[in-house]
Amino acid sequence: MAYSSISSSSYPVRIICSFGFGLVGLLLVLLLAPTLHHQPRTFVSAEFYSSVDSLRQLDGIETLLLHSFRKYSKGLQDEISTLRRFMERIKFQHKKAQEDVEDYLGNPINAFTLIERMVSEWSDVGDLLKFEDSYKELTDSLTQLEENFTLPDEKELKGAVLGLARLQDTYGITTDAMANGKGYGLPLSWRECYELATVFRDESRTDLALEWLEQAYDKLQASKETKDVKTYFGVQIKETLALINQVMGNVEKAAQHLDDILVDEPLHPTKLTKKILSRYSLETFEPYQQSETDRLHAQLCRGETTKKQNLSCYLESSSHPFLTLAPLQIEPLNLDPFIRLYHNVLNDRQIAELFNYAEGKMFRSRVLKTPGEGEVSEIRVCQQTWLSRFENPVAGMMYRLLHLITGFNITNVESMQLANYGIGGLYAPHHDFVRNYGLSSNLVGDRITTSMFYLTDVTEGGYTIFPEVGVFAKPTKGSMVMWPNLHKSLAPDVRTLHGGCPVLKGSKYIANIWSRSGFQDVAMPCGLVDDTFQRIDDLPE
Ligand SMILES: O=C(O)CCC(=O)C(=O)O
Ligand SMILES: [Fe+2]
Repeated sequence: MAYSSISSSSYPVRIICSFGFGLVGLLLVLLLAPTLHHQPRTFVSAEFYSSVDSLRQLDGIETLLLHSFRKYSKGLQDEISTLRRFMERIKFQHKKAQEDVEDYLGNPINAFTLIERMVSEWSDVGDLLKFEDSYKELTDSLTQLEENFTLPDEKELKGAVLGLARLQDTYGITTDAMANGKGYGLPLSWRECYELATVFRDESRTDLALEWLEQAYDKLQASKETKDVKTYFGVQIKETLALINQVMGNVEKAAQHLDDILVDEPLHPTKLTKKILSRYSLETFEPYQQSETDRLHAQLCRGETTKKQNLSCYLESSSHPFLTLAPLQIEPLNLDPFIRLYHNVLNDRQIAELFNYAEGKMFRSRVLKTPGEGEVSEIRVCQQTWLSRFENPVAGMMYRLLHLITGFNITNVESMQLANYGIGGLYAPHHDFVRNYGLSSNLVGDRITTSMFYLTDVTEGGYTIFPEVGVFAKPTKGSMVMWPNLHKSLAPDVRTLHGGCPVLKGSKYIANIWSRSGFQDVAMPCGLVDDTFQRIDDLPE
């Protein structure tokens, strides 16, 4: 077989790229308007995988692609029918001619039709079938689409794949379950498994790369692909399997994969690869191993508490007269530091209003790298926007609620941060205090408390975990989790380490409000108390 005849870039997944995307302006407006209109929330974003809402936008784009290709394929089918009819007609004439060629051609009508076909019909067959027209219409559409939208690229694909790896690692989802739709979405195609494996190989996750390659190979063999495609990609998969096994020190397995190739393709250059591999011992690669810390985080993310607590829920109405009518429903999670959940503090209408506000304003979250300077990082994969309490009545109400609960002076409180997590989106364990990193606002002091409102129920995953104290909070729409980040002396409290676990199913929305420590004397009747037993140089950087 000619190996050069199928390049991976000419095969289905890549086909779309080679066309160049686009959509005729009018078609775009006509099609996109209804598609997007039905979306409850559409966030304009140059990145898709970090938020569920921007993925919805991508889904709209895929609907357009489907429409264009359906039209193209309908056009092709019509043209193929025309071609078939044309061939049938000629076949019939030929059959007649075969019976007695002399007699057939002796008939001037038959002679004319033959000449006519030669001069006109056959030479016009391209025009007649208009293959080019449908193809041109399709490529025009795709070019328009590309001009009007930012589409995902390889970097995005990598982000989404690494998100899946986080889900596998955190929730112990086997490659078999994920690849074959056992509980997690639809079964994946051989090509998708192969794409996943390629990213894992490039990211040194050889353990996952091997498992996904095995899946890709089995699915490819069981697929309806042509024999050529099966052989070509089968060889590629086997070669990759061999190389990875070799670097992992599994020399015999590597040789076995190469032998498998030679069964189907005895002349394949793999013979040479085998010789080379047997002669050189490659430097072996340390396989990936989950660290003890990651194991503890994953355990909490799965809802396995590491600390036995005997805490009960209670109602609180004494801190403000308003609460007599609507007492706070408090669920303590940990006493020192005091981490607690306030249930039912926001209703659906208020939450819908926050979503309305956020529409079109979300951007990829960053983490602080140097004082005042943020960077995009895989430790925080989500999108966010800011909302001031003066901009929106619901935000104003949330700040008043905060004042009511904590007694804090809300003039020294940051703007609210709305955040949304997408596929495997997470915020790895971190502290909210910022110390010498400083914050780019004119508020005073460090982040004394975090008040985090859950704006959605997350179907699976997305817990907020506190690994130092061994507890977690499950996101529940309308509730708020609150904790102090500082000791009573205002020194950072390292025990408040916390993180947002990867979302396994559903969408996770939160709203954060950080109160700052300056001007909070009224809320701290005992003043500053030295309850810190840690040395300042023990604090994390
Ligand atoms: O998403 C979560 O549960 C935690 C988010 C968080 O810690 C933050 O935004 O600072
Ligand atoms: Fe945080």
